[in-house]
Amino acid sequence: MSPGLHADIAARRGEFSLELQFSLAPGATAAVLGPNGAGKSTLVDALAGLVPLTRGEVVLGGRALERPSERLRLTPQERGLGVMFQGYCLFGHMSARDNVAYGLRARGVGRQRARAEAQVWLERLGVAEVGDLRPAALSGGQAQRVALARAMITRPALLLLDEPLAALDVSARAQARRLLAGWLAEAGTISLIVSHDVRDAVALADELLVVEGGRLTARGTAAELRARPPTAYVAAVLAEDA
Ligand SMILES: Nc1ncnc2c1ncn2[C@@H]1O[C@H](COP(=O)(O)OP(=O)(O)OP(=O)(O)O)[C@@H](O)[C@H]1O
Repeated sequence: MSPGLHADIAARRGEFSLELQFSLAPGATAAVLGPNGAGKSTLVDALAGLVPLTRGEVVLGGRALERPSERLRLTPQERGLGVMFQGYCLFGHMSARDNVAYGLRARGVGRQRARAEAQVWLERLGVAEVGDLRPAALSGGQAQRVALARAMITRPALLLLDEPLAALDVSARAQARRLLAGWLAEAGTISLIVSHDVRDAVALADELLVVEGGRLTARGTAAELRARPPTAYVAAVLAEDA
């Protein structure tokens, strides 16, 4: 088994079925691109352990996270992934610093050490001054950085980012895109970034995974897919970025 991520996923959500397979090498950054309702968030939820697999397996760094044939299913906490959900899902009753410290606290790190480490991450992401604020008092850009710090602080083997830039306005977005690309390169972890914005996907990821109707319809670099688009959606969406 390769040391990266191996995902063979079959999952259902109501009438919707997701069925796809892919592997990512250590350090790879891939973007999941697809139209509304294609199953991108369901894929993130399945990897994170929030939607059960009906068949298949998820193996990360040689460790099986889920394998229904063996009734193996680690809880979201046991998987130890870094997840940034759509809309960030920060804890409203905690300060930004305690939100970031949460992953360390959940792993048994003492309060003072976890808070000090969280402050280092807030500084690293350029929002040192917001540590005492509650999420409701943060701007969109600040909340994005706090959510990212929260996902990255445990140095997870897999980082799942669901629409990490969607809540930002146009002017903040271009800068945040550049910064995020730099942070992901520095982190060196496997990153899977969900986006329906092709510019974000191309800027942040080495490779695109295209999901349509719950199936993987294309995989490759933007240049490869543009040269030979396998579906009408791929042709149309990559034309936007040309
Ligand atoms: N809780 C749920 N119960 C039943 N069906 C659901 C549920 N959540 C999502 N779905 C359905 O699953 C399908 C995939 O949804 P999903 O949110 O994964 O798509 P997406 O690609 O992330 O879309 P978007 O770009 O709009 O966020 C959709 O048809 C949706 O209606």
